[in-house]
Amino acid sequence: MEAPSKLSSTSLFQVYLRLRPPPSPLVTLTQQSLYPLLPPPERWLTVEPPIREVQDGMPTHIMLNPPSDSRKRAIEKFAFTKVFEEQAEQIDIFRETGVVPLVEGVIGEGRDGLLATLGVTGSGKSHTILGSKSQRGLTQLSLDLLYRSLDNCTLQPSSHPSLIVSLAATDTSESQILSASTFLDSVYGDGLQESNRSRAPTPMIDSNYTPSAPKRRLPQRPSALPHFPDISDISVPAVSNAEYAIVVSMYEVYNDRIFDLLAVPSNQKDLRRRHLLFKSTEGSPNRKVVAGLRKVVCGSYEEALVVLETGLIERRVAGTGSNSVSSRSHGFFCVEVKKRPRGGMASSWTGATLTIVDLAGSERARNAKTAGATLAEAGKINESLMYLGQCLQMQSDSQDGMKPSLVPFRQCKLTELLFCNSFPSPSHHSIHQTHHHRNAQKAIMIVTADPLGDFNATSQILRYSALAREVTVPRIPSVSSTIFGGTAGRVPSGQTSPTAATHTDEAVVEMAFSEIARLNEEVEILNVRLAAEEGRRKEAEENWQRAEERAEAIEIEIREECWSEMERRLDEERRRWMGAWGEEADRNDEHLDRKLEILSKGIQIHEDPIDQTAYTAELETENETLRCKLEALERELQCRSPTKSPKKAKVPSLNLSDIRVAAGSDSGNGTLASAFQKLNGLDLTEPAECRSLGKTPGKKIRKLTARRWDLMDENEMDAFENY
Ligand SMILES: Nc1ncnc2c1ncn2[C@@H]1O[C@H](COP(=O)(O)OP(=O)(O)OP(=O)(O)O)[C@@H](O)[C@H]1O
Repeated sequence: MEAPSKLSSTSLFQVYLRLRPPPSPLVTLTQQSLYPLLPPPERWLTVEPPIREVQDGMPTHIMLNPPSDSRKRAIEKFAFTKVFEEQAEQIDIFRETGVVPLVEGVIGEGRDGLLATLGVTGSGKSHTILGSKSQRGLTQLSLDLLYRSLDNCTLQPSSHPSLIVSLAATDTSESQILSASTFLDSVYGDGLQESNRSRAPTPMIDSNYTPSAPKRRLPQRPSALPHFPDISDISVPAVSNAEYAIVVSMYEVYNDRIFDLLAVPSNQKDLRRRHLLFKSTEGSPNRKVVAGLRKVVCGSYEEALVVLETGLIERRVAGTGSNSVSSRSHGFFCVEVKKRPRGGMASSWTGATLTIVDLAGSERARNAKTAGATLAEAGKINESLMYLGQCLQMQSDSQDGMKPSLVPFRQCKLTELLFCNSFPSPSHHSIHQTHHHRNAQKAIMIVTADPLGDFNATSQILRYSALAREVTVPRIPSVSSTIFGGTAGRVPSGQTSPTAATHTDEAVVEMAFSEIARLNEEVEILNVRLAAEEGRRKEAEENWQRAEERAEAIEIEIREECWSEMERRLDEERRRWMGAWGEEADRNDEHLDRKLEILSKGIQIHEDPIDQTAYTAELETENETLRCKLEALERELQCRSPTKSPKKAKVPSLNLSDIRVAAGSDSGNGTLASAFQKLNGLDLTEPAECRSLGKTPGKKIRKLTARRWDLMDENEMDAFENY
C-alpha cells in the first residue's frame, strides 16, 4: 500500500480518522441493565503502530478484523492521512489536522477552505466539529483563531456605517446582509439583555420539528459557552495594510434541499421554510453559489458564536435508536473573510470562505429503529452519503491529479456543494467585469468511527473514505479455510491438493466474501431508498386518488350547474316563445276581427264610370238572351214530359230600371246588390248559363276584391277602409 503522504498530495481531501472513546462506565452499566442478553461489544478495529521516520509519530493505518459472527469476512487495511486514537483531545485534532493552515490559506492566500466530518451516526462528528458543554469544537476554535489573527484589522459595522452597504454591493449571491446586532435583535429582541441564562444543551428538537416563532430566548450567553481548549498561543499572520470583514452564513441540506438556518421566521406566517438554489448568478457566472442566503457581519468572536448557536437551533436533529441527538441534515457553517486594502474603495472587496460541514450520520435502518419521516430522512442521508462515497473513491482511485469531469459530484446537492468549487476556476474576463482566478479549495475530511460500534456501517464508510485500501487474507482460520478444509477432507484418497493453490483460492474466496459484504451494504442502502420511494409512491397515489375524487366532484358540480343553467334558459325561451305565440294569436284574432268588421260593413266597390247607354243595351241584350234561354229550357222540359205539364218556374223579373238606376247612381250600391241577388236567385243549373252569369262584370269585380283582401296587410286594409 502506498504511503498516505504521497496519496494525499494529489487528493482533493486530506482524510483523517478519529476514533471515538468508549462510552463512560455509567452508560455501559445502564446499557447492560437494559439489555442483559446483549453480548459485550467487541473491538474490531486495530491501529497499526506508526513508522516513526516516515509518519511524524502519528499512526496512519488501521486494520479491520471482522467480528466473529456467522459471516466471515476478509481483513481489510486502510490508510489515512493520520489516525487519532480514542484518547485524542479536541486540541490535538485542531493542531494536527491542518485546520490552522486552512485558516491561514483563507486569510492570506484567498484560498477557500473546507472542513467536514463524516461517519456513522453517533461516532462523534458533531462532538468534533461543534464540541460539547465543556469543550469547544473545531468551528469555535477556527473562529477564535480567525478573530484573534485579524484582531486589529476587523471592521465593526457599528463604527463603519457604510460597511454593510459596501459588502452588499460586492456580494454575488443575491444575499441579504445584516449586522450581527440587527440580526440578533430581530431574533431575540430584548432577550439579548437578559442575564443569568443557564446553558441549554446542544439543540435538541424532536422529529415533529416546527421552527419556533420570534422573539425567542437566547439559548446561551457567549460568556457561558466553553473556552476550553485554549489556543491563545496559536495565530496566523494577517496581510499587513489590509482591512477585513467577517461575514457568517449557515444553511442545511435536508432531503436534498438547501434551507437557510439564519432566516429565522419573523412571524407565524413565515414558519414554512423556503428552500434555496445552488446556482450561478449574474455576479458569479462561472461559480455556483447558494443564492438568497441571509448573511450576518460579525465584528467579534462572541457575536459569531451567538449567531452560530442561533443557526444550530434551526437545524434538524432528532432522536434515533443510535443517537438521542442525531443530526438529520448536513449542516454548513460558512465564514467569509472579506479583505480590501486599508482605506480602499468600497467595491474592492475580495476574499475567501471557510466552510465547516457537519454531515448527517449514515445509519442502518435496522439499528436506528427509525420509521416514517425519520426513515425517509435516513434514506436521503444514506443516499447522499453513498454519492459522497463514490466521489471520494474517485479521488483515491485516481492518482494523477483530479479532473473535475472525473468526479461524479452532480448526483446530489451535498456532493455538488462539497466538490463544485474544489477545482481552480479559470480567470474570466468580460466587458463589464473581471472575475479573479480562484485557487483550488483546500479540504479536510475528518472521518469518525466507533471501534465498538456497528461494524458493517463503519467499514462501509472507511472503505470509501480511506486514501488507500488493502484486502489481506486472514491468518486465523476463516470460512474459506473451513470450506477448503472440508473440501480437502472430501478429496479422494491418494489425491492431495497443492498448498499454494489452496492459498490463492482462499484469497479469492475472501475477496468474494468481502465483495459480498460490500454488496450487502449496498443492498441495505437500496432497501432504505426503496422504502422511501415506496412511501413517496404511496403518498403520490393517495394524492392522485384525492385529485381524482376532487375532479369527479367538480365534474358533478359543473354538470349540475350546466343542467340548471340549461333548464333556466329553456324556461326563459319557452316563456318568450309562449308570449310571442300569444301575441301572434292576438294579432291574428284582431286581423280576423277587422276583416270581419270590414266584411260586415259591406263591400265598397269602386267602379269605373261606364257608358250608360251601351251598358243598358248590353244588359238588355243579356236579358233577352237569358229570357230566350229560359224559354228554351221550359220548352225542353215540356218535351221531356208531355203528360205532366211542369210547373212553370217562377222567374223573378229583373227590372231593367233597377239596374239602370244602380249603374247610374253613386249611392245605388244597395240597389245594385239586390238586383244581383235577384239574378243569383235564378235557378240556373246549366253550366253554360252559370258560366255566362259568372262572367258578369259585377261578379268578377267582387271575386277579385275578396281575393285582394285576403292578401292585404293591416295598413293596406286601413287604407282601404278609409278609402
Ligand atoms: N471524542 C469523544 N469524546 C467524548 N465523547 C464523545 C466523543 N465523540 C463522541 N462523543 C459522545 O458521543 C455522543 C454522540 O456523538 P455525536 O453527537 O457527536 O455523534 P454524531 O456522529 O454527530 O451523530 P449524528 O450523526 O447522529 O449526529 C455524544 O454524547 C458525544 O458527546
